[in-house]
Amino acid sequence: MAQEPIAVDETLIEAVVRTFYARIRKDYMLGPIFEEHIHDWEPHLQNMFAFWSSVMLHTNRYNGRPMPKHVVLPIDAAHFDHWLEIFKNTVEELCVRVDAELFMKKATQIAHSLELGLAFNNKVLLQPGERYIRNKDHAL
Ligand code: HEM
Repeated sequence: MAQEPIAVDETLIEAVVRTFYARIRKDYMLGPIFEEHIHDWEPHLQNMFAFWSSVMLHTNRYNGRPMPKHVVLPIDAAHFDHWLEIFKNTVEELCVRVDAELFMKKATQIAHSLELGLAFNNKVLLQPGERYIRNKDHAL
């Protein structure tokens, strides 16, 4: 029988965020980048609850600016793909399918816009469908 959708709420968002960042912190590729920038994790997690609450529930609880925080990081398409893979595994484990799909749709859109901004900040104007890959034909 098909799974029934359940409404996303703050409790589910908190579980997704806590599980996701626990995995990120242990990840070989992304863990060191986060640990270098985040020294006190609880405020970051609280900020991420507010962010996902605003994205998924339109609560306006988040009023930060993610772009400047990301354009300075040593990341490219491979990091975004890996971030999305860990996020996908997390939401597929914790949410019913429709909710997992909605989380993924939003995460994929935001990751894409962060990648465009990151490329632009590194003087690369990505064409539609093009990915930002460092050390290929783009300068670091
Ligand atoms: C390669 C992928 C990513 C890496 C390595 C990364 C890394 C980071 C780091 C290190 C911070 C903390 C920055 C600081 O406080 O100095 C941060 C903040 C944040 N990230 Fe990411 N991130 C990635 C992708 C994403 C994606 C895909 C999203 C959204 C779907 C996202 C949303 C945010 C938000 C909302 C903040 C908080 C910004 C603020 O209000 O200060 N990140 N990220």
